[in-house]
Amino acid sequence: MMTLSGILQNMAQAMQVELKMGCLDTAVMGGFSTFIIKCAQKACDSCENELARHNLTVLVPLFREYVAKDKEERKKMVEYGLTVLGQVKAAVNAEAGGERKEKPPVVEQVNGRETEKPVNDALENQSLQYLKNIGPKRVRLLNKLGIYSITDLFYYIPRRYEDRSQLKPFYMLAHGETETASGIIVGLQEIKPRRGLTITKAALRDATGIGYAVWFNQPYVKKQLIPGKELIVSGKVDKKFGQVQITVADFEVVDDSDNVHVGRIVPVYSVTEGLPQRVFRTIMKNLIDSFGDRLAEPLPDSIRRRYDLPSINEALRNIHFPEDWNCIEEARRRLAFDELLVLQLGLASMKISQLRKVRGIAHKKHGPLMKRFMDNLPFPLTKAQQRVLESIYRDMESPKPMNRLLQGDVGSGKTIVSAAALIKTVESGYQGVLMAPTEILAEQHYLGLRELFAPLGVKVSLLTGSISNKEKEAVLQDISQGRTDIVIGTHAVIQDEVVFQKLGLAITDEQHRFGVKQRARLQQKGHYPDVLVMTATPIPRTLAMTVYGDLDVSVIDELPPGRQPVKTFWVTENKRQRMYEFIRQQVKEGRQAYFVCPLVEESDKLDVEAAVETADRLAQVVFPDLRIGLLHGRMKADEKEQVMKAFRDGKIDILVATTVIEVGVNVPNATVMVIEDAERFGLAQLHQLRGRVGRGSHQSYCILLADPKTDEGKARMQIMQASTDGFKIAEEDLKLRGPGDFFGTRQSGLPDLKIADIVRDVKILEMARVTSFEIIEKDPALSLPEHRELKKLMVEKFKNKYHFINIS
Ligand SMILES: Nc1ncnc2c1ncn2[C@@H]1O[C@H](COP(=O)(O)OP(=O)(O)OP(=O)(O)O)[C@@H](O)[C@H]1O
Repeated sequence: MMTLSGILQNMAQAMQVELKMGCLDTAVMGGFSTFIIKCAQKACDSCENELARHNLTVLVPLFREYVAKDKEERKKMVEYGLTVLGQVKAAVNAEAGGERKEKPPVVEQVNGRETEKPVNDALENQSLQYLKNIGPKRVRLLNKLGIYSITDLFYYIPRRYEDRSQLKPFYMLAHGETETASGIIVGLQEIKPRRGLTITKAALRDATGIGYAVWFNQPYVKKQLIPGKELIVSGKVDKKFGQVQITVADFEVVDDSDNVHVGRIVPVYSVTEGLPQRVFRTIMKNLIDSFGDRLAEPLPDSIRRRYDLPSINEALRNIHFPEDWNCIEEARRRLAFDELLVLQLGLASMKISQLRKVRGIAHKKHGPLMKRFMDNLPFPLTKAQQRVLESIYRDMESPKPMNRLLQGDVGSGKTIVSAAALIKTVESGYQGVLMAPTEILAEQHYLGLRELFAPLGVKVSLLTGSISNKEKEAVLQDISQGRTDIVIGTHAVIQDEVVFQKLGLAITDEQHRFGVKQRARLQQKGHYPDVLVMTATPIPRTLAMTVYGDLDVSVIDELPPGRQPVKTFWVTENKRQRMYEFIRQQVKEGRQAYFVCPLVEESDKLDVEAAVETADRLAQVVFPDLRIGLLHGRMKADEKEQVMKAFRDGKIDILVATTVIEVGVNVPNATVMVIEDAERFGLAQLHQLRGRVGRGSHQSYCILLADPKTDEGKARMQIMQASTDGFKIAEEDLKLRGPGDFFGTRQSGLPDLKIADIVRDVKILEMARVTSFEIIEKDPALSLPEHRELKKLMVEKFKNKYHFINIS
């Protein structure tokens, strides 16, 4: 077998031949580079010196690219290769002679100059196989966990930790608990009480006596259990007849090196079959020991100092092998900051580049149409509505495209704000579009806005999936020829066949029901129209910052005057009769009620059945004397509209409905909202449903019929009783359910967060947001050397996501 120095010698010779010959022809070049690569890989296998090995790995990608380059560049590559090889040889020789004084530098060539090379540059695309203990089989298993590179491995964060740092004497171990103890191996026994069962048992002695460690069906551990050596074991304790026995979950034979599996706080990873915890942990320990102090620092010093964050090397070391619990928290804080910063940087740079690049529509200052619209309003605007509108007008008058999120709690009066913005676009000679998530809501907006706009001569059209083909044809014609000023509709408005003559403003209501993609499609119906996104579901600030980081945010934080907070009662089944009496009383006083049926998860059909049944029962048994209506998603559009109209006109006393009424429905005379089996709904949804009442000046009530079995269910009912503040409720919801569920199955189109938790890490998120804007303002292309690593992380994170959120 060829020795390491022989391999290196061969490599050097090959390179020198190449240099001498100037440039070999193409056929030879392929073989030449393959030879160098093979040598480098072979040398890696037999090279003990970590740094020399690392330098060798630099040569592999270099020679992979070799063939593709021109003559001059190839020459430079070979010269550079020889330098690297020189470093490798020096390192190997120094080690062999036992006189190594200092680590050979890890080299890279930047613009023809050699510089100290941070490890993650050279290793990030490097095969995992170069690490100790990893062969092709383990590479495949690591790939299964989403680990493809050494960087991925560094950032594979433990799922949890176990404290195995407290070594107790045997006599203090508690029966039934998982504990850690240590002792000298004084005896070893293998027992086979029956076929298929092998028990390995080691007797351990500590200062207080003897304890036993047992392993079931792991005969191979025997080899490591050498009498006389100290062993640390961790596992479940059994105390019987004064004898202590530990069923070993993890163990370590103590030698001079650091403990990995016991005697410390140990990391526990999500692993996969074939790659046990111990093996994974050992791989990680080797990685950290070999390269854990040489990762390039992505954060500029000034930022690190400002927020008192540990270095990346320290953070990664501590997140995997912490000395104590405090350093885990510190490390997590640092890594969460990086993750959120990269996310915010991506969003900020998109936003800024969009603003710089694009010239949108500069709407005109107010004219007579706006004045007439304002004069005709049925009520004065609240201060919050005025403030929000000023921001919207400012954005619309500027040639930069508006990209604004309008948040307002249920019933806060967003519709009128959108109406004013639509009037502004019409007055400037453009068309406007408002996209709503449901037909009922689209129709309601259509009716409401038509009433406001008709006296002003502004033409409004409705476009939903269920209008007849003939009608649709006419509406499409009106839109494309500019006869219609405002289009209101469902997602039908983003179909290809809808062509605007001159779209100036695109509004989406209830954004979270649409994906980011739909928002983008709506915007593409014009040439950089202004965009307003309205959301009634209160989105906690933290989440809005993350999900809508590329939008400006306005909040209507005031309800119209005269509103009384909805009184909410959580009642159980035994109060049902009293509840019916209460509803009857309200109806007698001229009010109306909603009755929302239990949510039958995953089944629209069962949902409908439940509603039909409830309506029948109420009409025939409970309130035969009252007028009961029924509304559900499977009814035809015109049937739905008839029912809504009847309810709006006061011709129905009690409207039984599925959750189709959840968003936006506005009937101010309705004062009671009954929600059956309320525990099945999420908090945000309950708040939305409750928002259907309390929209007029009468005192309104929300009755939650629920018998929750879980603590979480009970907590939700209590929160609903205690608060009517949508933002507070949404924060609580996020805490209870976690952000994953907040958007349900809908994709937000943003990169996943692996370390940060946007509920827990609000403060870090804010820090990251401020910092990201500072960085982007100073260095929009992230081209300064201090931002080099950050840029790489950002590009990596957003690489497959750009098309989702880049709405330009
Ligand atoms: N400034 C105001 N003064 C009095 N009433 C108002 C004012 N603004 C809006 N309203 C009325 O308040 C009710 C709720 O308004 P709107 O439907 O716009 O709420 P919203 O913000 O869209 O709420 P949701 O998201 O729950 O549908 C409507 O009846 C509307 O006419």
